[in-house]
Amino acid sequence: MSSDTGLAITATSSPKSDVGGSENNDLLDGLRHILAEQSHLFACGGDIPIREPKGPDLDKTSGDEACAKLSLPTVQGEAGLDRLLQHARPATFGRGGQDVYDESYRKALQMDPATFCTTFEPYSVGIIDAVAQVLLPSVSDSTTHRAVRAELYKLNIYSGPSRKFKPHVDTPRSSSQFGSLVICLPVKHTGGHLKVRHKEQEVVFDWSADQDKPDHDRIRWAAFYSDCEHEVLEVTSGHRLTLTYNLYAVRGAGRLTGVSPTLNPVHLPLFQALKEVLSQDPFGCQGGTLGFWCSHSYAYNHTEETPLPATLKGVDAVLWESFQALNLDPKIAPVITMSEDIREMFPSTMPCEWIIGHKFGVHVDSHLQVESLEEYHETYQRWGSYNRESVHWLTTPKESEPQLVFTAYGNEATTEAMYSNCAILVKIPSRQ
Ligand SMILES: O=C(O)CCC(=O)C(=O)O
Ligand SMILES: [Fe+2]
Repeated sequence: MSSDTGLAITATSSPKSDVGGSENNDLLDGLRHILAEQSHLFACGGDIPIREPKGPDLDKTSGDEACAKLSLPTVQGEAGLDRLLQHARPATFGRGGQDVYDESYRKALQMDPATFCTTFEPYSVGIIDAVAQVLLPSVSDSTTHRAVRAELYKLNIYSGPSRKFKPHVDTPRSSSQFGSLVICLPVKHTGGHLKVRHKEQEVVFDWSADQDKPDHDRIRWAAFYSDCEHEVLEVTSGHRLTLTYNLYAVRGAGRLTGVSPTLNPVHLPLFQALKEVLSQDPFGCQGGTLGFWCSHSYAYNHTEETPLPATLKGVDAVLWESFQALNLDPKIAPVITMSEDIREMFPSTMPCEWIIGHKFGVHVDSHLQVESLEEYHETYQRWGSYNRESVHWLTTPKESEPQLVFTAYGNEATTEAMYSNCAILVKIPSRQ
């Protein structure tokens, strides 16, 4: 099966003419099996038209000669390509933990990214988004907020009449690498089909140009899981130029608070404001706890997700980053507010308004039978701790979530729930 446009996912059930009746369950069962196994989800690809006035450039940047530029698709004939070929080196591949050169296995030239640069990059044309959508592996606690990082690995040149790369799998460069991306540059060639296989399925990316397909002014691409066997068939004429990228699964937007590799909180306007206020010692040498009720809603009691603080967003994220940059130690926790009438009844056992949870997650106390208000005390203590110091709240609570579920006995038993709000708390040390 061959596919060089759109997203290519093969199906192998042999076609039958009548697929409408319920008796054709073999066909549907085949499809059900495919979907259950997900054995057909291993590759995708597509193409991008080259917009005017031209395609990407390749510049040779190293060596003692002046920089040489090759504009694609080639308008200057073969001269630019020949110059590129002169500076490429024979391509090796990994075998038994070593880089080896073996023309019977891989016959190609290659260049390292340090020796050339290109105006092509796969993000702005949407390739990385498409790959993330189709191939990014999901794990149970983070089906969202993951992103793909593509790292340019090599420029490969397979020239006719016999360059090729026999079946192999790509060596993962790290545990987060999940895939490989191949970009076929718009240089005319025949042959050189890329075949990718997985669990007896095969998809073929045919990027050759011939009389039936004269339009070759497109950039073609394929991405696949790195552990899929793949090969490049012999190029029979012309030059097949590909850029290869390693694809990594990384933390994406929405899961970066506290761990962003590039954000510098010092440049956040709120950081400056906090620093200014704290430098003026708002608690008069005493120290104290600052509290901030989160302004966005988070599914913080969801058992599968353990997202906070990484998924804090907006002002919540900015505050977290700023406290950390000020070398303070912010905590995030569910907080239950105890009503005044309960506190008034039991001032010694339940002294304060705020109970701060030890961890996220709904606490179901089916054994506890709360027959008197005092027994709340035990429930609270099991779940969190009283905040005996006063908290200087900077905001008012917004979204609350069920937190403690228990059985209460009055005239008849009822199931009740207490609600918590999510808060960021930070202790400001005393200056004494
Ligand atoms: O150029 C291609 O199509 C793929 C090359 C390849 O498989 C590799 O460099 O590992
Ligand atoms: Fe490969």
